Amino acid sequence: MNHAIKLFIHDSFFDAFSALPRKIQKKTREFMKKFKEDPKSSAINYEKISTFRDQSLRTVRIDQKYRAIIQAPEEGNGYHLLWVDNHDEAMDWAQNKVFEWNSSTQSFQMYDKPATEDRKVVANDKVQSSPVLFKTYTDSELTQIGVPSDLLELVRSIERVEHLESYASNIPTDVYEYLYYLSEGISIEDILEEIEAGKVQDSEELSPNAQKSVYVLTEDSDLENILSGDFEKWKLFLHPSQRSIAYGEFKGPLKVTGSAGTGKTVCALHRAKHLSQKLETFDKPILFTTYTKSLTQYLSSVTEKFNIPESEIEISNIDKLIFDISKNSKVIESSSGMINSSQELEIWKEIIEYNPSTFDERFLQEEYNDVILSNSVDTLSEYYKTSRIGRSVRIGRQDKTQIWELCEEFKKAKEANFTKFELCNLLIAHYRDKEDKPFSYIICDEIQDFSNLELTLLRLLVTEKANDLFLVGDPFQNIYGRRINFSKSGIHIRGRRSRKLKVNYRTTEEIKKKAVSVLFDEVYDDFDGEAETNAGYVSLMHGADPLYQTFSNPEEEDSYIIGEIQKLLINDNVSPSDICIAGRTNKLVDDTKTLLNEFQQKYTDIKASKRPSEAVVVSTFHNLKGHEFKHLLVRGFSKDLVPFKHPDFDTYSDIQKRAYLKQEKSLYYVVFSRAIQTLIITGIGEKSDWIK
Ligand SMILES: Nc1ncnc2c1ncn2[C@@H]1O[C@H](COP(=O)(O)OP(=O)(O)OP(=O)(O)O)[C@@H](O)[C@H]1O
Repeated sequence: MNHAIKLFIHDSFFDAFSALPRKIQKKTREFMKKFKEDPKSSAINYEKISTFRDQSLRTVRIDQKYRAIIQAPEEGNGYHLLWVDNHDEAMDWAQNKVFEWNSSTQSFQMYDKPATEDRKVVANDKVQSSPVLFKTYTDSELTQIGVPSDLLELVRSIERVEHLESYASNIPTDVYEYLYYLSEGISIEDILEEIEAGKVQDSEELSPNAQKSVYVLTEDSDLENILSGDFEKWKLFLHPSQRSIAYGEFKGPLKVTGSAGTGKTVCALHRAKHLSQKLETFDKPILFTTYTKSLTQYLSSVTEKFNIPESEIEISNIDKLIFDISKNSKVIESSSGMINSSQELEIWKEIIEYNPSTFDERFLQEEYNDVILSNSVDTLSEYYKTSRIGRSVRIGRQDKTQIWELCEEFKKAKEANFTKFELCNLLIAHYRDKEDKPFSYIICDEIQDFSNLELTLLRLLVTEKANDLFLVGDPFQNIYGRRINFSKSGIHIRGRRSRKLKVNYRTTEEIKKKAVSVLFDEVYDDFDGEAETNAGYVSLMHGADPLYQTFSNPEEEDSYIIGEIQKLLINDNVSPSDICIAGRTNKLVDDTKTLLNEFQQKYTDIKASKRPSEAVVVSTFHNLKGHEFKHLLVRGFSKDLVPFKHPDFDTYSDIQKRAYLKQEKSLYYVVFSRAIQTLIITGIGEKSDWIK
């Protein structure tokens, strides 16, 4: 291969490639092999098309019907593989495309150049109803954020965000992103700082800003693997903000927050790969821990394919981790067990049957966990002095004495078994002064679901050093009402060690807006006592508006749901496993299963270990967390069911009610943000005010 030549594959090419029929994919792979060996070979017939707006673009033949679009230089050495499609579609795609290098942002830009008439319409429109969105910025500032000179007039004419959105394909994606940030009130200085951080000094190197959409094909690139069936774009392309987080060096713990779908887990996986490359032969493994089991299952399935050796990483959800290390470190006997939350509740129930109390089992469980164990209280006199901030029911000294006695009963009743929080306390005591820690680095996803006690423990499981803790989460997805605080857990995040991801890679902007709209008036904590903001949270993909429809009776809703599923399956040729139907309660999920049975549509529960491709997935809202589906149907969204009220809701104090409703909002936000392309919301009766 000629070393002077550089071959670039763009993310647009991968999108086009994955939509091709298998037979054509095979032919494209064969073409790519030839291309990789020698792009100048006479066997590759570059055709210049006189009607293309960008005269640097060429078509090349994949077979009689299919063409790839390549930018092949007349001079110079960079070949860019941009698109592949049926002849006519490929020609249409390339017709108005502009593909160029932007030296202000050091990135490749691709956009459909708008027709002059379109721009005139907007410009005239502007005269009638100014002010415009970006009027305070000078041409020089707009140029610095990458606006190509021939788009300055268009950008200046944009009045509203909706206007900007309608030009999504006419503006390079990086510029669109920066303009969106400006429209959300993010300062131009902050944006320029971000752009600078993604640039490089050495012109031979590809900047992180460019790597967002470009992969450089080298002699070592494993084309077969890259273009194989299970190829996922996140393995090659990272947003510069993701790259700097995943591959950066940090003096201590790093906190990464980001709203739904911003690639937090993707960053954590790249981080794991990066850290695994730092490990020396006898180093302890990296721990990758999460709250839910389903996420660990996903991580285990991808880490090896992502070249992270199994021996270098331990992937475990926090419950399993706590139990395993309790046994391994001999903090408990190997015969002891760990009881889960529902088992705890059962024991509390039995205790108050024999020891009548003014407190119910749920209150006692929470008091024991959230006050006594979370503050590592060992004696009644300590308990008298312990602050109960955040607990909604006020209690006196006598109550505390009674609760303490009931806790003693609880400890006896659970015999040789332990609750998770009890084990946390034992492990914290064990590892506090121990120099020998079980892990080299810790990566933790879904941090919003962890308790302070679990965080305190994680801090003690790794030596304090550079890159020790990588903590990732979304404060808005706090569906269990946790009030975590890093500082109180001994985790100190300083200055630039708190990062935020803003670009949603999962859903369309339309779905993202619906998801965010549910959170409306709430304030969320950033894990360290400050308010978290989702300003600038943007999706660069666009699609159909989510549908919200209610019906006068269950039969009508059922037939609508079945109709929509059939449309997806038959008209749109969607694979059943890309469809999920979700409900807030188990009852609604069971009703859905009955409905699907009636229509002889195969289904599988989201918790099943395998999801056959011919089965539609059904799920409760809570179990949807961490998953994503191309098409999501959500049931039960009527005024009387949303917000969903727990059976004890009316007995809650005002504080408890507020906290509960905030959790419900987070839950609906999590649910809606699982949809990739289609979101259909249904209900029976009047529509809920919560869905705007
Ligand atoms: N750089 C990227 N390029 C392409 N796809 C990406 C990129 N980053 C993330 N994605 C895709 O976006 C989707 C969301 O990513 P991920 O699950 O990591 O987000 P998250 O922030 O952890 O989401 P959530 O908190 O909502 O569960 C996934 O399908 C992932 O493959």
